[in-house]
Amino acid sequence: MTDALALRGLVKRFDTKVAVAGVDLDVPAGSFYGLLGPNGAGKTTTLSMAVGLLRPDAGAAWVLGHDVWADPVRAKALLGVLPDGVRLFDRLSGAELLAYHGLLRGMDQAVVEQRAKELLDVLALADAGRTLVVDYSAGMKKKIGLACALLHAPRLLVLDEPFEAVDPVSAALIRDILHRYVAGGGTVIFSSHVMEVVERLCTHVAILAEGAIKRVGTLADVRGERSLEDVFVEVVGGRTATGEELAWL
Ligand SMILES: Nc1ncnc2c1ncn2[C@@H]1O[C@H](COP(=O)(O)OP(=O)(O)OP(=O)(O)O)[C@@H](O)[C@H]1O
Repeated sequence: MTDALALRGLVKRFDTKVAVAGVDLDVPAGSFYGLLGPNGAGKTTTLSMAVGLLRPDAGAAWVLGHDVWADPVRAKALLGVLPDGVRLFDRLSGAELLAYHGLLRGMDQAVVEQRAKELLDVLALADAGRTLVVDYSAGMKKKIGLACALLHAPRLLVLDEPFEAVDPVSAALIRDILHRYVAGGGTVIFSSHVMEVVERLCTHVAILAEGAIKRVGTLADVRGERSLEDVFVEVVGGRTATGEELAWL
């Protein structure tokens, strides 16, 4: 079966800094995939290249068999993306932003209106009414970004830190939505540095550090008999503080 996402030899340099140093990854269709890594590991850079937002220096990415850079229209029709930092047209209300996304996707207006209403209700954003997205809280911005990613019912969701800045109630809502999406045949890959979320949700996990994949496989394979946190700390390198520092504090 064609993988939902396949990455081969992705490389990205920023001046002399190698942010991503040759990443290969296969995300099976129907999987819930966690991309773990410490700050600066290259998660955002990898996902941005995977979805056609950042051109790689080398390598390629396929969404359900469609080359993201050679056939972007086909690939992007199958893809929903929550990018890093969620750069939105934020002088719009949530409903207007969704309507705009629907138009960009060439969707039927009545379908967009009906889905937008459901998404705003389910994500507890309906109460925000006419509030402009620029005035949303950080967590609300994440949720409206997720709604935009879901609107066209993509086959693959690529989410950069979907749980960051989100309160526990909203996080539970998002988990439920993503669970239902995967149960219905969708595939999710998301980045995170929160082990608990990944352990709870994911069927598969990849640990990225210094721009390279250090561990990859099913959650059970990567974790073995240990906690994911233990594996992560071992792979990424443990704490370096001796306890002598900050004595003045
Ligand atoms: N536009 C850019 N210009 C220069 N350096 C960059 C740029 N984007 C990323 N980098 C560098 O590339 C490396 C990887 O960054 P990236 O944002 O992909 O990491 P990350 O794993 O998503 O980190 P975090 O968890 O902190 O969001 C970092 O060292 C970062 O400073």
